[in-house]
Amino acid sequence: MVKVYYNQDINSSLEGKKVAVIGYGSQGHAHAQNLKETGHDVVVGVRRGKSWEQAEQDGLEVKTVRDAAEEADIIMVLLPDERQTQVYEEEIKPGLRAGKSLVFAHGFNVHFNQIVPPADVDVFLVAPKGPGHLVRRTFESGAGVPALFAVYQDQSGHAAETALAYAKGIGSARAGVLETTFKEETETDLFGEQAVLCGGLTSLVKAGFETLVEAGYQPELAYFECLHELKLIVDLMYEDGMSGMRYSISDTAQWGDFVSGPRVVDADTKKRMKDILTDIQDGKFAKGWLLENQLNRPEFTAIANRENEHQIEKVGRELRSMMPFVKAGKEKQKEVVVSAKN
Ligand SMILES: NC(=O)C1=CN([C@@H]2O[C@H](COP(=O)(O)OP(=O)(O)OC[C@H]3O[C@@H](n4cnc5c(N)ncnc54)[C@H](OP(=O)(O)O)[C@@H]3O)[C@@H](O)[C@H]2O)C=CC1
Ligand SMILES: CC[C@](O)(C(C)=O)C(=O)O
Ligand SMILES: [Mg+2]
Ligand SMILES: [Mg+2]
Repeated sequence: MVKVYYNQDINSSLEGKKVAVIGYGSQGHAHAQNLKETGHDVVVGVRRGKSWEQAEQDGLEVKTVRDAAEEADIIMVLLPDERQTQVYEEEIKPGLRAGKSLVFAHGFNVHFNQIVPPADVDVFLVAPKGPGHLVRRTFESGAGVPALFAVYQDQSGHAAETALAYAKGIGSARAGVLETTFKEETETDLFGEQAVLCGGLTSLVKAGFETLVEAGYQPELAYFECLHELKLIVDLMYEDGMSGMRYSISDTAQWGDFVSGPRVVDADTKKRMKDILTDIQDGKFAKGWLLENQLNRPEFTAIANRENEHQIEKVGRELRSMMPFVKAGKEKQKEVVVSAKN
């Protein structure tokens, strides 16, 4: 079995090093706060505005991207992928002197040659396998989100140790950290989010919801059946795998799972998944996404607006407003602080 690193396997540290977390969004706020709470010297690099104010409110040292990159030894780039190249060229590169580490949470820009780092720095990635808000929330509850690390350039001879220490610092080594390459991380992450975790899932949920509503069933019921309950089912899979989930459901449901699941996701679906993977591997997806951004995102914006107005979203907003515990859960988890070693 592949080596999975846990806290007790990682002896390297970031002691004496300053970490600049560039960006304070989903991943940025989690990395910066987790690292600070595990005793690291952190500066957040952002532009003036909402993120700047939030990071200051959270008690972090905040500077411009250029100043943060200038003074840090380790520069973690947590800006949206499509914005990274410009900010890197204009504000990070000037401070990226020999011996520093340039770090990413996704290999997109390095793998697709949008950012070409100088030869005299370490370049690696630490990519949590989960949304940033959960990287923070699980950390606060004493747990963690697994992560991948990969070394692209090892100028110092210690890039892997630094990457592992960073992963430990954000709490990921509580859950498991494994080594990969920039190519493998980039391609599998894009595939996972498109085919399964985000694209596959939202399309599956919408198709189920629409099938019921078009057949005359109540939209509220269809929402509970196809979206709300999904979390409860996935929680069981998260805790105990597919068999653990199947243990908890009725045998009727399990038989339906066995005979009808493959009718929904069949060999044709898998064939289309392979096509999606090919578009990722040969760069077609990346090219399209970068072009969409150069054009100021016309299609992205149109689809996002349409999706937001889908009946499942409208019904969901209403139903969730009557379930304050669904949102409160986010806050509540913070109270369940179990002691865990960092
Ligand atoms: N989202 C996730 O959970 C995951 C993301 N990743 C990777 O992590 C990286 C960060 O993604 P994510 O956290 O989603 O990013 P976000 O979209 O959440 O990042 C937003 C942050 O970037 C700042 N920002 C945007 N443009 C600029 C700019 N021109 N100059 C300065 N700051 C800017 C924003 O500041 P402002 O408020 O001023 O706009 C904000 O602080 C990506 O590489 C992504 O692929 C990896 C794993 C999971
Ligand atoms: C699943 C989407 C993701 O890859 C993630 C949260 O891991 C992302 O890019 O946001
Ligand atoms: Mg991901
Ligand atoms: Mg991703």
